[in-house]
Amino acid sequence: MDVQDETATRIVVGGALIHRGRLLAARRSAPAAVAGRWELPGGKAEPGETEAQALERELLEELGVRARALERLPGAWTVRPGLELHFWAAELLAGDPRPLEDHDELRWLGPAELDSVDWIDHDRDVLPHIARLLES
Ligand SMILES: Nc1nc2c([nH]c(=O)n2[C@H]2C[C@H](O)[C@@H](COP(=O)(O)OP(=O)(O)OP(=O)(O)O)O2)c(=O)[nH]1
Repeated sequence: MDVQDETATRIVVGGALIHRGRLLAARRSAPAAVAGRWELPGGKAEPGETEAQALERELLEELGVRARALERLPGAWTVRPGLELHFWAAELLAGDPRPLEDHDELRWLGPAELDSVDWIDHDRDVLPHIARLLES
């Protein structure tokens, strides 16, 4: 690996998985800094993966579902230096999400319930875009 690779910013992709007009929210079980707070499931893109591929892989690993990444949502957030968070809308293709890794509870939220869980701060910023997707 060359120096440029070692210093490159990694991307974390969070998926706004929407099904039948509701958004899937996931409560993190670790690490301690975010445990108990709610997020959009996903994870870090591996070298060579597109963001869409990374999200689809993470949703299969974490939730046991097949999903398709649809479009990137506006914005980018620095989780920590060298780690940047992007959000994508995604649709459920097959399976019933289960909290297999990293989460201890899942909840489908309707448009009027988006504010009902304790989101990680970055995730709260993207809720207005998700609200528009749920309305359309
Ligand atoms: N997956 C995800 N991570 C988020 C969100 N919001 C947010 O601040 N984060 C932070 C929490 C973590 O510090 C980091 C993502 O790490 P992760 O643990 O999900 O990534 P990963 O599954 O690939 O983890 P790893 O095992 O490779 O460490 O981004 C979000 O909506 N989804």
